[in-house]
Amino acid sequence: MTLRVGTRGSALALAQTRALLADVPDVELVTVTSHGDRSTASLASLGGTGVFVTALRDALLAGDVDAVVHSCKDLPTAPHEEVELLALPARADARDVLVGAGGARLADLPVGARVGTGSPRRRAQLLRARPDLDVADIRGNVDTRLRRVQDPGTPEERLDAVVLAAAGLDRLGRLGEASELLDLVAWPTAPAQGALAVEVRRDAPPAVRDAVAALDDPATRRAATAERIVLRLLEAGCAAPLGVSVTGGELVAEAYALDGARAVRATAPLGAAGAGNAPAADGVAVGEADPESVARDVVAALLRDGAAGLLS
Ligand SMILES: NCc1[nH]cc(CCC(=O)O)c1CC(=O)O
Repeated sequence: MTLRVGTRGSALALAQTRALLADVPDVELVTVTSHGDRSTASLASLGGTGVFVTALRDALLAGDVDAVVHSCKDLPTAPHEEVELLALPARADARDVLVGAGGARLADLPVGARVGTGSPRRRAQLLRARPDLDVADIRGNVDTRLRRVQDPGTPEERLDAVVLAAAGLDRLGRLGEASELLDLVAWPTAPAQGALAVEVRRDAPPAVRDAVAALDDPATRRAATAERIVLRLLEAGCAAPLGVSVTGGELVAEAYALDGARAVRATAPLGAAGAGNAPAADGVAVGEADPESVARDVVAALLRDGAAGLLS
């Protein structure tokens, strides 16, 4: 059997899907065009979650492909009636990075420096660290965003820095151009950032299920699941000013005012023994907290401290 795997056609999507499937013997890559790839509108104006996801799922449900690969952070948290998230492969670096002109780090940027990001979370985090910054709403592929710092066409296009996902830069072989890796404890990122998600039809045949299930990484599944449940319980979308990351065995979540003036933060241990242990019969090792109950604890603490007012 040849496994037909659908992927978006961007350089990043192709690079990460090729890397994922490098060791899978009989596989064919199928490029699927999505509305999100073609649009130059701001991501925030494209209608929330799922803009990159629908075209891939359509190809899956039409039977054009056997499986599809998404960036997990682009995937809506609500389950799909006909589609199953069967594999969360080993995660890449979940951090954000700053790419500053001349290698500048965040603290080195001149007062009032212009920094580009299309993400409300990154905007809020930038302004929280540096209220003086001029944050520009930008969009486009990694190449386009880096060019605005490194080789802008006109002075108006010039940015002093951009913030990007480390995983994306790394998959394109450009992580060396980052001037600062932003620590997840102080700068939690989008739920499931750096992870891929492989979906199949719920009625997929056993041969397809077996091939795709082999790509799953249990540790990534635990962490990404906890992060995504926080997002789901807060009923927030991918555009919410919310950072959620597992780092050092802890689930860290922080909700921000859009202007960075306020933030609410909560943490809970995920990897260590503690409250919320699940029985070993669930396939969760004794001493490891259940991702869902840890996510619930974190969300309860966030809401108690007023996070809902920041995310609405
Ligand atoms: N928002 C778009 C997006 N979706 C996935 C990635 C790449 C990295 C990843 O897998 O998290 C990016 C680019 C970015 O945020 O810089």
